[in-house]
Amino acid sequence: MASKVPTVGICSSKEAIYLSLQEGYDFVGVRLSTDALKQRVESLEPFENVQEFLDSEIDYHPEEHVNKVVGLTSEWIELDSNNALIAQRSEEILMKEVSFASYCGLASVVCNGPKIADNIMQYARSCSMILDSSFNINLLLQFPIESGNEDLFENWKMWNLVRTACKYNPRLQLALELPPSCSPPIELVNRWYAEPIDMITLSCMAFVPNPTGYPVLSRKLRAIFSLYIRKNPKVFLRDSDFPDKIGESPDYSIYMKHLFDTQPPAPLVEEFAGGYKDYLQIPLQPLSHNLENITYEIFERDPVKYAQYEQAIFSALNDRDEASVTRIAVVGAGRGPLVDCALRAAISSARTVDMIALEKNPNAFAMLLLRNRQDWAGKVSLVFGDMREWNPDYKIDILVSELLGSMADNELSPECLDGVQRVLNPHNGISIPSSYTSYITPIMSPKLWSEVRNMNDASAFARQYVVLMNSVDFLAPNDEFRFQPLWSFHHPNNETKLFTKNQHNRRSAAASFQATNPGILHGFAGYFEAILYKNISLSTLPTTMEEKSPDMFSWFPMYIPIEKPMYIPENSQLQVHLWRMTDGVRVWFEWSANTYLILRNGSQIHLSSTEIHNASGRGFSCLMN
Ligand SMILES: C[S@@+](CC[C@H](N)C(=O)[O-])C[C@H]1O[C@@H](n2cnc3c(N)ncnc32)[C@H](O)[C@@H]1O
Repeated sequence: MASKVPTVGICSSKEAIYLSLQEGYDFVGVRLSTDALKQRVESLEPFENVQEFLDSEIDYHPEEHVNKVVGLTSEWIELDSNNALIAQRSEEILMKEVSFASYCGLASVVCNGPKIADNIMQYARSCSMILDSSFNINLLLQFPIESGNEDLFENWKMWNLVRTACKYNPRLQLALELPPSCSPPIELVNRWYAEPIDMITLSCMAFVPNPTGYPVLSRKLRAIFSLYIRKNPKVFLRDSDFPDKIGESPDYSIYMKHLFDTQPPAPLVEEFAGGYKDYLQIPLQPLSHNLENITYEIFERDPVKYAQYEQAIFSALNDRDEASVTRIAVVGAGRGPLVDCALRAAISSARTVDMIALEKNPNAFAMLLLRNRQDWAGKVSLVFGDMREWNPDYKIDILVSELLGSMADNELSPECLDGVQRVLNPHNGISIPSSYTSYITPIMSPKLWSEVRNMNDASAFARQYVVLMNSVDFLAPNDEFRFQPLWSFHHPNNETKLFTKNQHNRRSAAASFQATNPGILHGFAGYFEAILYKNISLSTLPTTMEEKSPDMFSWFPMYIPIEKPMYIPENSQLQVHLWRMTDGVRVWFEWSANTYLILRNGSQIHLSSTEIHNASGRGFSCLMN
């Protein structure tokens, strides 16, 4: 992987800005006001206002490096003080400092986090007011990763209250502080990962000399960094006036950049699609829409999916009589990659095949015509049209298709394959895939939820979204059944008579999850597993993808949002209901969630419920034609 370019900054006086940048830091944190301001504020009478800053109170003025400066607001500010006058003065000073920083053209300011949990709403109200009174500037609240008391999640809970009170304002971000001796459990590290971490702050005291005297971070801090680096935060080194114990002029910036550069490679999917992290896409509808060339081209970049299909076709051919001629039809052939797989499998299994490719997209069909002439020596029989209306005067032995969506059946593979299965040889005809199952898990993701909310579209919470998830935390990480199956489809569908109006393809499922830690439910992540043939599978499920189809990136997970985020206390149960509905013309999904508190004696108290999302498919549905 091309390593990310790290952004490392250091705390600096205004006089040393140039020098710090010369030394290789990408940005500097500079105090906005001097101690003289504190002294004057302390000497004011209760009824007096602070008024404008005096010359001696201002520590920074706009200069040429303004785009590399982060403003540090006064450390003595206590928005959540028990003393009403101190809290009021703090708010007044913070407002003025943010306003001044904004005037200077700074992109962000860092502000102390809250200290007193009981006064958190007072703190939150001040933040809300400051955000309302400014336009462009980001307010970075500094929170230590751990609270240092029994409730490990206390700091996160405070942050969550502030963020919620400020209506998930995108300009409210985190400066996550990693104290030198911190040792947070992985659940807490993952929890913060889902939050908008713009900056990681670290004291220079956190560095220790290695055997050759260079400043390095402890193993624990390095491990936390390795995870957070994937969020591309700024790294800010505070307290730079205390580094003496580790050498003459320790170069933290070189070390931090070395740390970034020596990270293990990111998963293959990020190499191909890193730019799509947390980017919501509305699922394709390949049945009712015709896909573009570029979409096919992107599908075809995933070598793993096609290798699995080729292996499955190879195994299926191997299981057939050597002397027989096998009729293979790729239905929904697109630009032909599965035809290539089948032809290669025929050669490697030394079987004779009669190859057919069917496609209903006239534009992709034009490509099949070209490929048949150029690559397949005219040996593939091409059929144009909808597979459900195909009436060949012969039977097919192996029906190959790839009509799967992020939750398997959501692009209407069952409806298409039901309609074409009558062309299968009734004795030993098979479908590749032979079955698929969708899975679900509850997630917290302020980022994904805000993206949906910010669409400002009445149907936004009625849709599901395909997304390469990054800023996400699983809410049931300790639950043995944290990914639960919803439903499956099998092909050919021998069990049921195919009912009118597609009713045999309705499904419903309920799943319960145990959440041991507190959190916020923002919705669900959906995945799938498909069995192509015997033990050859595709999986997007985090627990099995490594074993079944490692590095496959054709499908991103599905985000199923809920409109109103729900608070989940520790030791609660989350329940989701999902329905796959159809009226014979459309297919759509509906969903709802409930939460319960589990008491020590095992009884449950109902906490809250959502409405039914996408009721009657009024917000979003897939057309069957
Ligand atoms: C997800 S793409 C897969 C294309 C190709 N097989 C691949 O793996 O790259 C699904 C293809 O099926 C086609 N398709 C969907 N429904 C169909 C139907 N009912 N009849 C024929 N083709 C269909 C679409 O036009 C699209 O080309």
